[in-house]
Amino acid sequence: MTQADQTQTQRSQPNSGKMALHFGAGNIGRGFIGALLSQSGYRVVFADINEQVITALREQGEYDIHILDQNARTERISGVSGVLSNGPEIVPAIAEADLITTAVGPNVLRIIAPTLARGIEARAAAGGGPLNIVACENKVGASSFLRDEVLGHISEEGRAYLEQNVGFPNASVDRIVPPFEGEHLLDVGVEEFHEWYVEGPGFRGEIPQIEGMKVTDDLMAYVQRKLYTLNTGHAIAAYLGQLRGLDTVAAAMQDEQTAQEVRAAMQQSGAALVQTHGFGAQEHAEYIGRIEQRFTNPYIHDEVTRVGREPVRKLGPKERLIGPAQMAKELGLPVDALLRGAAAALYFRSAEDPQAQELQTMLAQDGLAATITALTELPEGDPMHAEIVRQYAELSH
Ligand SMILES: NC(=O)C1=CN([C@@H]2O[C@H](COP(=O)(O)OP(=O)(O)OC[C@H]3O[C@@H](n4cnc5c(N)ncnc54)[C@H](O)[C@@H]3O)[C@@H](O)[C@H]2O)C=CC1
Ligand SMILES: O=P(O)(O)OC[C@H]1O[C@](O)(CO)[C@@H](O)[C@@H]1O
Repeated sequence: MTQADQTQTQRSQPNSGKMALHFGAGNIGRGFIGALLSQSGYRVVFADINEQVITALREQGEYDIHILDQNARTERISGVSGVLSNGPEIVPAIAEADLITTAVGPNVLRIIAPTLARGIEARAAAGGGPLNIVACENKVGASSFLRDEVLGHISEEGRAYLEQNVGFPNASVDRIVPPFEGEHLLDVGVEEFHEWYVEGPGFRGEIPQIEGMKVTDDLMAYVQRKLYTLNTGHAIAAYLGQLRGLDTVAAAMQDEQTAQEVRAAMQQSGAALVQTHGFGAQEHAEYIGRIEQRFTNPYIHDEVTRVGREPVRKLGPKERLIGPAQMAKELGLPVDALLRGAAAALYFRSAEDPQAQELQTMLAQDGLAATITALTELPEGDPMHAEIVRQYAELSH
């Protein structure tokens, strides 16, 4: 047995014989969560609406992850298969699964909730054991949100079973995985860095042992640290970059003015995060520094249209632009660099993104002030609202 075989065998011990069902065989599904589950010994079944991807998963049973970093290499993920999330196999798969995870996008959680309700009812009828469902999305409290949605579609028996047996621990996921043009359809390209935190008290039954999954009692601190730093800086790089005619995040960060503005925003959210959650100031400065390096990774081609996608969602009150600004404002800290990001977001254009069209339609029909209020929930007259208006005008030159 080679050393690599031994490592694989050791890795496989904790979960061999178990099945993990992962909704969303996209970038994060194949490139991060599904991969860690497989490397930790689970048989991974992906559930997706994309028939081509599901057929390929069933036929090939494996795919390659290309690590796009200085230490470039390829990892093979094996023992995987797929089911259509709207097909007849999905309910039995939910009933049988030892663990369920999702990476479908925050707006799709609502769509998969009725299916999960049917599966949980089937599991209840079969007398199945405890189950955990972890939503791995860029959304604070995504698993709790999914739980509420499932409860809206479930029978009384199913509800009683769910309350007793089904955990929905919240999570924070961090790995940059843009679309990748590989030799094969299932190939995926990822950065080396990855971080996955899951809320310990949210689990039912035994907490699964998954390599690369960290369990914490204070998830909010890690969710906000990630969303209000990485995603804040990333979104602002995308929005300011696009305004300056730059196509990728790495190109945006090559522009000194943009890089400085992105850094200033992450420092403003950082000051608020340090005070709110007690992170060490030095540790947080290093965290920001690592993120800047990740944004400039020359091996990753990440389009500003992907990173800036769904601007209506990203301008929401608890999201990556307004969320940290509110947090900083409540602590009496400066917010202008964060609000510059919100102002830049209002200019976002993308032919493939319905929310980009929706945003421009709102601006044209309702005007700037009303659009800002509708998206951010900041009333006219709030100083932060006025600051976004001011910076929007400034960015037009
Ligand atoms: N790509 C990234 O770098 C990161 C993404 N995230 C989050 O992960 C989530 C997924 O993002 P990506 O993987 O980038 O998106 P993606 O678009 O690559 O993957 C989403 C997958 O969900 C599938 N899907 C859509 N509707 C479905 C349904 N009804 N049932 C089952 N599957 C369905 C799509 O066909 C697609 O394969 C999002 O919440 C995103 O914010 C978080 C961290 C990093
Ligand atoms: O996936 P969302 O929420 O649309 O935002 C894109 C962001 O998510 C990531 O894909 C990963 O956290 C980042 O690359 C980017 O900041």
